[in-house]
Amino acid sequence: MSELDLKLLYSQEEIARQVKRLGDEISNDYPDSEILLVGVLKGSFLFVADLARAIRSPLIVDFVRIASYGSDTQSSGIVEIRKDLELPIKDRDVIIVEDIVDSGHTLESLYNLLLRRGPRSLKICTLIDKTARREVSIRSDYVGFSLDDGFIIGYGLDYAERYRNLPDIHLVQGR
Ligand SMILES: O=P(O)(O)OC[C@H]1O[C@H](OP(=O)(O)OP(=O)(O)O)[C@H](O)[C@@H]1O
Ligand code: HPA
Ligand SMILES: [Mg+2]
Repeated sequence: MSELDLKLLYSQEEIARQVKRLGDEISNDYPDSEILLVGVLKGSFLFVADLARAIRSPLIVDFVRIASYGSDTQSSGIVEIRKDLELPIKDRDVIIVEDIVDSGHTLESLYNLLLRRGPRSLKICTLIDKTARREVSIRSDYVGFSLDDGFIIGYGLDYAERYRNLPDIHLVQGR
């Protein structure tokens, strides 16, 4: 399947359970208002697809793409917008949807940028909160899994653009 040495970390069944729990929490927190889910490309594409179907509140979806510069497995702290949202977010209830928070630079930059556009509320939902290499303090409102450290792939997460299609999430050994 791949030349990397992999160890199964979260199975597709465990992922589905956490996505359902997150969908229930979000549905309870927004019983009536229309949510704007903002998926952060590319890594969140599968998570957004599953999370959107687990939320019972009315919602619309948009995507943003952030480029960060650094080595292939580590964020540099320099981020810029590659593809902006197409929908206005002023006075909307916005939830940023990320696959993983690592150093925190991507989310911190995006959070501050979206906040300046005047949403009614702005929250963060991340599938994986990876804590050991955090460089800025950014708190997610909804978290699927907490992980200390380790480079992971699958379910949207890539290593040099590959392996996003693996249904389970795996730890890459020896990294
Ligand atoms: O907390 P940070 O250290 O900023 O890292 C987290 C970000 O890095 C990854 O994106 P990446 O830049 O690899 O783009 P991708 O989603 O297209 O893989 C991941 O999907 C997060 O967006
Ligand atoms: O562990 C990871 N895997 C894939 N992409 C990432 N971006 C930050 N951390 C990771
Ligand atoms: Mg990536």
